[in-house]
Amino acid sequence: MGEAAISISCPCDAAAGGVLNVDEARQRLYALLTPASATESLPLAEAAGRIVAKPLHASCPMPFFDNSAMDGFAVSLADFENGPPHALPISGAVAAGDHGAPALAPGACMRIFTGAPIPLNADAVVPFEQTAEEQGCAAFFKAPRPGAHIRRAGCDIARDDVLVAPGTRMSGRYAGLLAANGHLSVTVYRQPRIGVFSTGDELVAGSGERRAFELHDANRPMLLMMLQEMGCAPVDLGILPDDPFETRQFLHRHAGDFDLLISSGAVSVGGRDFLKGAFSSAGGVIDSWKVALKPGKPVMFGRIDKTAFLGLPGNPMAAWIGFQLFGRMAVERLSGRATQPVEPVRAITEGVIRHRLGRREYVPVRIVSHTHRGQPLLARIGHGGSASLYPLCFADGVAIIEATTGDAEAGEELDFLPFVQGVLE
Ligand SMILES: Nc1nc2c(c(=O)[nH]1)N[C@H]1C(S)=C(S)[C@@H](COP(=O)(O)OP(=O)(O)OC[C@H]3O[C@@H](n4cnc5c(N)ncnc54)[C@H](O)[C@@H]3O)O[C@H]1N2
Ligand code: MOO
Repeated sequence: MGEAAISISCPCDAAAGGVLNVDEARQRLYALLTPASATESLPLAEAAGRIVAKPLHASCPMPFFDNSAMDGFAVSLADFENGPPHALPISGAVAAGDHGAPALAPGACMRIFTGAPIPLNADAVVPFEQTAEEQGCAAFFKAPRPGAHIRRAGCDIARDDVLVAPGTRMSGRYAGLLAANGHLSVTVYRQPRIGVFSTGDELVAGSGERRAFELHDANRPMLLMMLQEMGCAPVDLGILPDDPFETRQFLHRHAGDFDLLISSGAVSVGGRDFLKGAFSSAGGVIDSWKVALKPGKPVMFGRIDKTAFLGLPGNPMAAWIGFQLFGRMAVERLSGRATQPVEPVRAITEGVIRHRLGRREYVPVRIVSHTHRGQPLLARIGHGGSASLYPLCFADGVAIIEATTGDAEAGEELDFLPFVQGVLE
């Protein structure tokens, strides 16, 4: 096909003359995505971060058997009826892992260790600290309660209780629970196949030498890492030159290999922003490409065959925001994970944050202190540009200024999305 056959204009231009707001754009992207369905069974050790597809039930009640919660003496309450003082000869010992079925003789006690099976006829355990030992006998300071320090079989989990539900993201605590119940593997959704590429003649790959007016590719390493952080194994598809034909061929070649392709750059309106044209001529159907968002207005998404496509803007801060709002949701849907809207907290801006009506803006901010009511007091970092990741890297989070409001005045309340590192999971 000749050059003239590739249209630079986009078939959705007329329809999508309107700009979508962020929520509408998210809904449309969501509808484009086919939720995860293929599954695989994985050993627990290989399932970190994967999404459970089938529930797993307890095959046995837990604990498996009555056992001691303390190091001490197993006793029978019948031997405490005539006292105090209470003293009983020590007739033996039982430890965790002992295989015989121990039995407590009448009028005696047995040394017992944490996790050991409760001997037949014993109905309480007295911790060593509440006893004194002398000449083969244990003296007890007081009579125990019935069942004291005994973990009863089945008291935590009944047979068939759900241990992990579909949609659960596998993490250490679930691996521990499943392993404790004897499960060696778990059925999870297959990981979505995700390819990431950058576009632009001005980009040099990471190890390449940079010539005048060239840039290092920031977006690809950033997006690949964000996907890895979500438990994905994305494929690095490199950098595409600003060439519509190559782009079309590339899309032809790769569309069938992936569930989701994520690109950055070439989605704006200039003559070199050829992605929309190349995408259409490769058989792609564009759904939307303009969102009332700052940074990140040009965000293109659509489908090419069965592959969903997310074209993020080239400016790195805009690509970062675009991934947070659209990429994350797409990956969650394709991996079987419930979409988890991140809830903002209310905070106060210390100074004025200038904002023009029309686009919802995400502003890197740091927390300078807290108000007397405990709300974070925020200061903007940077000048609001979308080309630099520098402010973001020294921010404590991003503040949100809605499309329908103007400047945020000093002392005004606004939504704030804090970065949360090392969250419990
Ligand atoms: N006439 C208009 N021009 C622009 C508009 C507009 O509405 N009308 N929108 C602006 C906005 S907003 C954005 S955001 C950018 C988005 O542009 P593209 O997605 O087409 O991206 P490029 O033009 O390819 O690149 C923009 C900028 O980012 C640099 N870049 C690109 N890729 C990378 C990368 N992987 N790593 C680091 N830096 C990258 C590129 O060199 C450019 O400087 O368009 C505005 N223009
Ligand atoms: O979406 Mo662009 O960021 O605002 O530069």
